[in-house]
Amino acid sequence: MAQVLTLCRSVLHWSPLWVRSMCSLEEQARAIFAAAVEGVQPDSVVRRALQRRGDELVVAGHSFKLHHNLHLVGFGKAVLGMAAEAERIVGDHLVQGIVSVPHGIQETLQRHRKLNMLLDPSSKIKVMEGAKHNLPDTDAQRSAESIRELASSLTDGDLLLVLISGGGSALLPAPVPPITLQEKQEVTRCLAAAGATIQELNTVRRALSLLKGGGLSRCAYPAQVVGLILSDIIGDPVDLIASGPTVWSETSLEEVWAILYRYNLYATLPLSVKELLNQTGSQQRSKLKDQPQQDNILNAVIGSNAIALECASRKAQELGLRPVILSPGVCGNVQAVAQLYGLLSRFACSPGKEPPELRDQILKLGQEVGVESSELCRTMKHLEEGRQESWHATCLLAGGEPTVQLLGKGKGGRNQELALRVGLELSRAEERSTTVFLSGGTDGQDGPTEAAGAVSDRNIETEAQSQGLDIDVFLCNNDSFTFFSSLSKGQKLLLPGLTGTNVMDVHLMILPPPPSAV
Ligand SMILES: Nc1ncnc2c1ncn2[C@@H]1O[C@H](COP(=O)(O)OP(=O)(O)OP(=O)(O)O)[C@@H](O)[C@H]1O
Ligand SMILES: O=C(O)[C@H](O)CO
Repeated sequence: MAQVLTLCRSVLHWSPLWVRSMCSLEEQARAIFAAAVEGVQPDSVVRRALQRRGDELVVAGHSFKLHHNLHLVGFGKAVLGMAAEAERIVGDHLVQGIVSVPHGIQETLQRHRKLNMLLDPSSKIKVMEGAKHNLPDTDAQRSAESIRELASSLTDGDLLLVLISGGGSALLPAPVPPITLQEKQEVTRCLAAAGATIQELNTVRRALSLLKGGGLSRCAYPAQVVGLILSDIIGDPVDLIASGPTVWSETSLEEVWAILYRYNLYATLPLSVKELLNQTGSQQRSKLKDQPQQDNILNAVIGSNAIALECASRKAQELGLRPVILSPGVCGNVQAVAQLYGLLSRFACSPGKEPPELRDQILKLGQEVGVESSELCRTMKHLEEGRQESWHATCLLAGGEPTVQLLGKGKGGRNQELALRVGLELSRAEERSTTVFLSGGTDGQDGPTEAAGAVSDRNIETEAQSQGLDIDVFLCNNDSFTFFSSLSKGQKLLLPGLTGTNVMDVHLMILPPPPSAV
């Protein structure tokens, strides 16, 4: 496949349409997804963010003097690779480091031969694994305690590099005493089960933790803190990613109570939690008297869904497609998201003028799935221009994290379910478009399955029927992985393996021109 793509790349600059078609739209879609993931690999984002100028470290335009004063901590699913790269860049000034990473990750990375994401045997960074199944456990609590001790031992003149990525909340549990780990875990479990968003969940976590919500930088004060953040939340809110341990945030207790009441959790709250949250404002504030000055903290988002989409866009252009980025903030119900993509394909493929109600339908659905009207208007303008000019295929790019309402007992993930639903939209549309859709999780794992996502087009329904597969039955049972594994021997699955990064999901739709424009 790599060879095919290299060939495609070299001929695309001058090629007529028939040469372009040698590289199938599906192959192009897969290559563009791979480029999106490649652009946010932990080592490449750290390499882009940390510049060395002799004994100076430059981050986001700020310069820091290095004199064997550098300490490093990290927590999250992608920080092992981030730490390995950071040590390659500033290891000569590194005094010590601790990273809290998911249980079994070193073994998994070894197995996937991701050796650049592993630390050197002579590394000064201690790796602590914990949080089995993404749940805070006693191992993760021990890691959090070690990280807290390291940060608290720092003095003026020290520099603490904090590597942060998704999964960091579970890997840095430090409940405010007398709240126990089990009590805090129960509160978050109930919130998640009741359907709380990650924003709500982390707002509550911050209020119950010693290290979240800026607690870690408070411990490190007066040392300089530099947080490098790989974002896994829509909009890149630094105070919420991994619950913001380096971001000073004064969570209002009213806000926390409002969330707990919203999900009817008051009655089941442990007494210790109720007591902490009932403290008066002045008691809360006295805990914070050592809060560091903002000048001592620099936080930089070094990897995000938007960056992955930019990289995908460059790849699409290289392949001779016309890239259009819709939005990095797609959320909401996967059914509505699929309908939106179906309508956008219809819009792009209508020969001549589109039906008048189509634009309104698109704008209405956009509101439901976190896409702003301005983003949709801009996208439709591009698609419209494409329809008028004689254009090559457009690659529509978007990202985010839609949700699936789990009603069945099947095996699947939101990306595979989205791909299946979009395929169905395309199959059942009046226009006979050759649109190809791909949805994939940038971490390489979609729900509890071995796949990252899947690819689909309008042929999916007839292919399924001819192979005795009833799509509606699979969808009702949330069984998208079983469906794609059975369809054409699993050829439509996206199987990159564990990628070592995570900036949510990437959606891409390759829209060939309508027949009249070719
Ligand atoms: N059978 C299924 N069909 C569709 N979606 C499913 C199914 N089972 C689980 N999911 C969805 O998969 C998601 C969890 O998967 P995953 O572990 O990839 O989550 P994530 O949000 O990407 O986690 P992280 O951000 O920590 O990597 C949940 O949103 C859940 O609703
Ligand atoms: O760790 C967490 O809190 C989630 O991954 C969101 O950042």
